[in-house]
Order: sequence, then C-alpha cells, then structure tokens
Amino acid sequence: MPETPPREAQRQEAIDQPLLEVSGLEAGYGESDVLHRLSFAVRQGEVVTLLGRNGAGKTTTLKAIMGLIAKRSGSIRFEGNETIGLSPRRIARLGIAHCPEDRGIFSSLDVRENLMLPPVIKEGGLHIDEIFDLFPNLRNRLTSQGTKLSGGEQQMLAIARILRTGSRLLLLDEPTEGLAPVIVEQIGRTIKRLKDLSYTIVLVEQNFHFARSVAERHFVIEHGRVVDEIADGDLSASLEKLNAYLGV
Ligand SMILES: Nc1ncnc2c1ncn2[C@@H]1O[C@H](COP(=O)(O)OP(=O)(O)OP(=O)(O)O)[C@@H](O)[C@H]1O
Repeated sequence: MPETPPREAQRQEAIDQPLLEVSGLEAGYGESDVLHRLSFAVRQGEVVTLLGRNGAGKTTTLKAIMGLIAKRSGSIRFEGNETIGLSPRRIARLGIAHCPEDRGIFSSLDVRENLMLPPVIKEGGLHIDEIFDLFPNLRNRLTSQGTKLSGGEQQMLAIARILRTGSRLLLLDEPTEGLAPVIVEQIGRTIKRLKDLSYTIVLVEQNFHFARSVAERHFVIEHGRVVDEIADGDLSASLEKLNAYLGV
C-alpha cells in the first residue's frame, strides 16, 4: 500500500480532530455531583443531540461547556484547546454560544435591542439581513418588547442573536419546549439551514421525533454519564433501546 504523504495525513488529522471534545467531565452544584466522567466528541459541521430523561444532566452538560458551572473538572477541548479553567466570557470569545432553556430574552428591551446585545466576537457572523432571511417574523417585530413576543418568537430571537456573534459552535437547550408543532417544524428547518452553513450544533432535546429529524448522531445521557451513542442510520434498529432509556 502506498504511504500516506505527510501533508495529506495532516489534512486528514485536521478533519478527524473533533471541534469539541468533552472527556471525563465532572460537574455539580454545591454538595451535589451531577456529571460523572461524562465524555463525548463532536466534529466540525455536525448536529448532535443529547438525549435523556429529566434530571439526567443534559442542561448541566451545556452549562459546564459554557463555563457557567463553577464546580467542574475533567477536560473540555474546543478546537484542540483546553477550556476547563476559563471564565464564561473567555469561552464565549473562543466562538461558543449558548441558547439557554429559558431563552434569556430581556423583557424590557425590544427585538432590535435584544438582537444587537451580544457582542460580535469573531468575523464570519451572519449579517442582520441574513438573520431576517432565516427568521422573517423577526423583521416585522423589531420594535416589539421582549414580553410581547410569543414563545416561538422568543426562541427564534434567542437563536438569531447568537448568529450575529460569529460563534461557530451553538449549544441549544430544548429549543422546541412548549412550542406548537408548526413552530417546531420551522425551528427544525432553521437548524438544517444552519447545518448547511457549516455551524456545529449540540442540541438538548426531549422531543425525540424532532431530534431525529435534524441530527446525525445522538448521545444518550443517564445519571450524568454518556451511556450510548446512536448514529442516525442505526436509529430504527435502536428504537426499543432508546425508548427504554427515555422511559417512553
Ligand atoms: N442550580 C441547581 N442547583 C442544584 N441542583 C441542580 C441545579 N440545576 C440542576 N440541578 C440538578 O442537577 C440534576 C441534573 O439537572 P439537569 O437540568 O442538568 O438535567 P436535564 O437532563 O437537563 O433534565 P431537564 O430536562 O429536567 O432539565 C438534577 O438532579 C437537577 O435537580
């Protein structure tokens, strides 16, 4: 067999290297330990989900990656660089953005102000017109106050504003929670478009049907550990196992 030329090997190594690599992550709140040597990795441009029952540790995993949990140890590498000791601000500046479960919309600000609030941290973020192409409803709601938005509009605004920043890894915590099916479909289409734009997305989801419509790999979390990894192609064969994990 011909030897792989060094440059080609380097290129392959860059492709194979995960964008995000979480390994042996421990995290918790005060006396309570929630994550126990949790590990998973995500490649550039992938959409993956974290699935699991209530209280399994999915939200805690996203918060720990974002540095929002003080009590954490193990390793979280982004683009090969260790982030475990960094502040949330430093982590955000590396190009990681978090869309929390409560969406974090400021009720006293209008849509435009909410949209412009997060600072641009890197080149390559979406221009405001590109954001409106993705979320046409927001264009008509620019002067509406945060409190006046529907749940779906708030969710879209929460995703929209992180796209301006230039972040390339998006951590989305249950974006479909409590939303009508038609809005869930719209968010699904948006996530697929973001994937086409080469964003890398880690999605926490309870809605398994939604998860399988947008992601190519699923990590199952139980009691603060990743206990299984299911590729989308294997999903039909794994449905029974997955239902048992999720208790449905
Ligand atoms: N701020 C907090 N202080 C103390 N314990 C917490 C806190 N937030 C979460 N927990 C606990 O950590 C565990 C994991 O919660 P987490 O929110 O990560 O779960 P989850 O898998 O995202 O589930 P859910 O869908 O219910 O949010 C739960 O036992 C929860 O009660």
